[in-house]
Amino acid sequence: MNEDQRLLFLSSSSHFPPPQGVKLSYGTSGFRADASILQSTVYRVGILAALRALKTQSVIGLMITASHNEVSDNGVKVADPSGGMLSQDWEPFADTLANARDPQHLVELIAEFVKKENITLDGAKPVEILLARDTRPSGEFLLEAAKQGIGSIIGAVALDMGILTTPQLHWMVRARNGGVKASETDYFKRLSSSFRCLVDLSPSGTHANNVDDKLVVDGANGVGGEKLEILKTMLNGLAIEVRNSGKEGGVLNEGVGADYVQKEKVVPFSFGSQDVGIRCASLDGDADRLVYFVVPSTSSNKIELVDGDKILSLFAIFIKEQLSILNKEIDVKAENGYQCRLGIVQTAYANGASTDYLKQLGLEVTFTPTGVKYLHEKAAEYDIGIYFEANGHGTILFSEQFLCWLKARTTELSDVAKGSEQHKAALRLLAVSELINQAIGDALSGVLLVEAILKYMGWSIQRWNELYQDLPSRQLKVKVVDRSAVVTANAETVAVTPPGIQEAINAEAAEHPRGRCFIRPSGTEDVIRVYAEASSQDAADNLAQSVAKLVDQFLGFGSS
Ligand SMILES: CC(=O)N[C@H]1[C@@H](OP(=O)(O)O)O[C@H](CO)[C@@H](O)[C@@H]1O
Ligand SMILES: [Mg+2]
Repeated sequence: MNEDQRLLFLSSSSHFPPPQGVKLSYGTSGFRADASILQSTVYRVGILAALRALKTQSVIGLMITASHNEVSDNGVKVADPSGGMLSQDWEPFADTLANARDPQHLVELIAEFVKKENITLDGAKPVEILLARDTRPSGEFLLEAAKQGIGSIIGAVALDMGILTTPQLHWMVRARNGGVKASETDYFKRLSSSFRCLVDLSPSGTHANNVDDKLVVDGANGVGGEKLEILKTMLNGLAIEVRNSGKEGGVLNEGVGADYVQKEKVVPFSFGSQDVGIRCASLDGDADRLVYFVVPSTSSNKIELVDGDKILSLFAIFIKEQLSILNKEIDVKAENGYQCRLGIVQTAYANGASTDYLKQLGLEVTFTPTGVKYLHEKAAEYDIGIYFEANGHGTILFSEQFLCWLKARTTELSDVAKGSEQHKAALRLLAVSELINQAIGDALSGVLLVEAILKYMGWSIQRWNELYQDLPSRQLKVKVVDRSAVVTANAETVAVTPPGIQEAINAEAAEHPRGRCFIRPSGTEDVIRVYAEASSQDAADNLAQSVAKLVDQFLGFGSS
């Protein structure tokens, strides 16, 4: 590191002293905390993003958001060149950097790291970092801190993309690195044109007309509602009404949004008896999660939730059907055939009924620990990998090799069998690969794909919801002295430590019909999460309560 660079670091970082007595860690969603203590962290993540851009010689993203958390929180995360999450082997450095106690120490850490990673800090090859934030008021000053961090590295250029959803920023990073046009307008154009293409390829028979064109969306009073207002003007044949767009004075994520709807299973604010039977959807605060729901009756505020597992199932059925039309009468091993590996990835939170259903369809289902980075990585092993968390975060990944074959096959079919069912199936799969955000789960592209598939199937939301019946479940969280005392294995289904706890959980689960229960330390909050499932709601509630008690006995404040 040359002297100019060293001096620049020292002077710039002296404006961003770290908060006292707080240890931050780069969890499943980057750093998250009360916004008032995050300035120094965001400044340092600016440095991290710039170093990552120099290392990879690619465009990198930096997003300021705390998703579904309360409005006073904020957070920061980095998008890698592929548009995915920051490579896991850089996370320990992110932690060290965030917790460096003073400017001197910070410079030493950086000097050591750039040496180890062979990063040249001479500014010879300039790199770009795309910045964005959600609608949180604290985003403005935190974005400034990120710019200062980036500006402290010679040759790193910050490009402020303004207020965006998290998936929009990830999409832009991926597009820029793939040499594709990547403005917000390009994003909207891509989504609306591939949606139109899918709708045009729907069967025109009468059943398609049975589907109600109206969809009501809860925007969580965040950025997603705002963006959907723009997107909806570009769509034909779908009438979207956005509520809780943030313009009506409601508070971000307060009594609204996908996280609230999925966990509480009640209507979000501004929804109620006027919506009985209508197709409704809910986005989270940064629009990377999506769930659907129906208000079944005027007499209560309870909803019927159509969660991430059901969105996954809908996508899986559709893709499977298109693949089988495409491969009809051809030998997949023949020259123009392709043995497409379709894989489904879930976590332990997936409702057991969804896993049974998917397996019955003959699909390959695998499990990973919670956190998009794990699901995404696993799904990328397939030609078409579909992943979803029950909470509504998920997407579909297509391998380059498969897409290459699909494009060639589509051209071939348009020459010899234009307009045939096979040709249409190929075009539909191509349109899905364009519509779905392959960088990360995206509520806006997700909503359009759900809508296009429902139209294709001629299904109402009720028909879709009947694919299988969810097993009743309950989630609880327990505060403990040290959550790292719980270590899990087998995609978090087994607690290896503290010794004896898993046996006790098994004994409880065995006492409940269809009982299944697991515990794990949260990656985003200082708690142990308990998930229980059983054949009745009472049994699921009971099981969760008993296991929460066990957690408290083994690890709670009374146990030490
Ligand atoms: C049970 C649950 O919903 N967990 C969420 C939550 O993680 P925890 O590690 O459980 O705190 O936030 C993550 C980031 O948004 C998300 O990926 C995950 O699914
Ligand atoms: Mg989110």
